[in-house]
Amino acid sequence: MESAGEYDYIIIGGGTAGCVLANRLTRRRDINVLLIEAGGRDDYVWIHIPVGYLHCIGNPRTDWLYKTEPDAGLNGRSLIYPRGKVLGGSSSINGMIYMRGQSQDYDRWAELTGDPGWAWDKVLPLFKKSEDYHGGASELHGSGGEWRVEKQRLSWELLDAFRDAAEQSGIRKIDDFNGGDNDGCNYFDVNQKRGIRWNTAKAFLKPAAKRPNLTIMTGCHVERLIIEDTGQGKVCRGVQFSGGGTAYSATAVLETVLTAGAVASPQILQLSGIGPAAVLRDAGVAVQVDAPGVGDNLQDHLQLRMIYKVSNARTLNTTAASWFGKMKIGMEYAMFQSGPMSMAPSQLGAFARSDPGQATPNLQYHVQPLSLEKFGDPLHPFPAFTASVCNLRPSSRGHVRIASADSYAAPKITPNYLSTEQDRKTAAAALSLTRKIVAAPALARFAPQEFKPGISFQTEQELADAAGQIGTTIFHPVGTCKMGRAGDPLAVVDSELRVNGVQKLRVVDASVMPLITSGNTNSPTIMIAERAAELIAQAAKAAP
Ligand SMILES: Cc1cc2nc3c(=O)[nH]c(=O)nc-3n(C[C@H](O)[C@H](O)[C@H](O)COP(=O)(O)OP(=O)(O)OC[C@H]3O[C@@H](n4cnc5c(N)ncnc54)[C@H](O)[C@@H]3O)c2cc1C
Repeated sequence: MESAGEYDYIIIGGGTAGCVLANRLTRRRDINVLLIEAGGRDDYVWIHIPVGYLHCIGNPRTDWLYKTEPDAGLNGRSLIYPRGKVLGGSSSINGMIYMRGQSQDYDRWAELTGDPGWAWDKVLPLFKKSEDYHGGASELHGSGGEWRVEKQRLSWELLDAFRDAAEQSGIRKIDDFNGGDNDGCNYFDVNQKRGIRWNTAKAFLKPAAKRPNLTIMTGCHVERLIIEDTGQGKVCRGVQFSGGGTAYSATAVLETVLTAGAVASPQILQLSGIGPAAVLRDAGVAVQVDAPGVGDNLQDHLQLRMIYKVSNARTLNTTAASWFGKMKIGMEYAMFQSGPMSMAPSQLGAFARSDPGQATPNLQYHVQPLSLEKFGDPLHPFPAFTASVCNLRPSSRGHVRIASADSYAAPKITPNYLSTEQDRKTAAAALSLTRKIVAAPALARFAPQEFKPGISFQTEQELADAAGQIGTTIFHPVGTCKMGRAGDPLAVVDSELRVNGVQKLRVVDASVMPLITSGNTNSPTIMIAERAAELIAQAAKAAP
């Protein structure tokens, strides 16, 4: 095995969190950092053109191509489960929606971890720190940071009408989803710069890449951590990985930080002998630390994609169907970086309640002026829109588990969607609320006809079954290395993101969220990396 050298810090995974952390840690010139990424550089053209999202999902150049286990809640269906495999990670293939969630999400994290540092008033400055908001700096927004937030560059008459229909159904129009209270309807803000995708590789890694104290190795797959039993506990000494046919090891003097995401971070811990003992033994991995929470607590937002055929409306289905339409779209993007190619797949958003008893909205809508059977399929040949609705705070829990000691074998991903009665009820209520909005007068001129799931589903039971038929991931897995208080047997990391039972090892990515946020998960992950960078710097200062 070849040595890749000795570093102060090793970061595993150059995704959303990894790029932020690499930037922040290398600001100190007296420490050196190795960042290891399994995918390549983000030099594929479809990463940068927003609509290219549709070419990046399911493409081995940019996606890990995971699949879920057949899921009983989805009538035995298995889903594609995209995760970015490229610098920028999932921020290179995601929907670009800038969303922080609700203030209560973070106050709850503070309660669950016993650490007030995770409360909304403490994390708000971290969101602002990296932000470059289109509206400039204010009490709620930051300006001049690396993370560019723009307004979208096109609107659709049909989506404007949906917004009016939502208002007629009791969902107010609001200007900003990101002040801690996202209750209402608006066009989403997006992470783009002048109509081009702004991923974390461009925002955070590129400015740091020239620093002499940062080494970036792409095309290198981390196989396992090097764990030493010192007699005074287990200590992580670094990593083993392979790239270009060579097997390497690298040593971390201060800390190793896992930023491989909610699927791969628990996978790498388990491959290294840190996980539920029975799972490790079944996979043929020697147990270093019996940590039952590793891979557990998987939470995700299940989107129910309701499709409506419409008349008298412009939708992407029809605009993009002809060669002339395609040419026009291409010209508009080439000349002005606007039009449908600059489009985040979901443009209009709304947050609402499945029942009035909810203290804050527990449903999120992503409304799209297009429809398709499933991701990877072509657009439908008829004009239609999709009103996708998801339960923001599901009670169903799944897990990620290795099935063998082979670090190149995908782990088994079992989301267990709709496995609680509460989630089935919420799903049924979400479909009913969508029907109410679509029946509001503002949409009448487009004569919407429900195509999916179809009006034959009427009772609560039928609607819950329909949710199982049309439900699919909205790509927000979190929680599989959750943080928690000392004494919580399922907490994988403490509130400072240090792995319980192993020194010099942290997890810093979407997997540490104890509860999923009430919104999209990318910018919350950036915030987690900002806080981690501060915690790591403090630990280094305090070290003897
Ligand atoms: C299709 C899609 C659409 C989405 N849309 C949105 C959206 O619009 N807005 C939003 O807020 N969120 C969205 N999300 C979710 C958001 O992008 C993720 O929550 C966020 O990127 C998670 O960041 P992370 O750092 O935890 O993981 P990732 O960004 O996935 O990074 C993990 C990195 O680790 C690398 N890695 C994994 N295993 C290894 C290994 N063994 N060795 C070396 N490297 C490894 C990966 O290649 C990857 O680069 C979407 C996600 C997807 C996939």
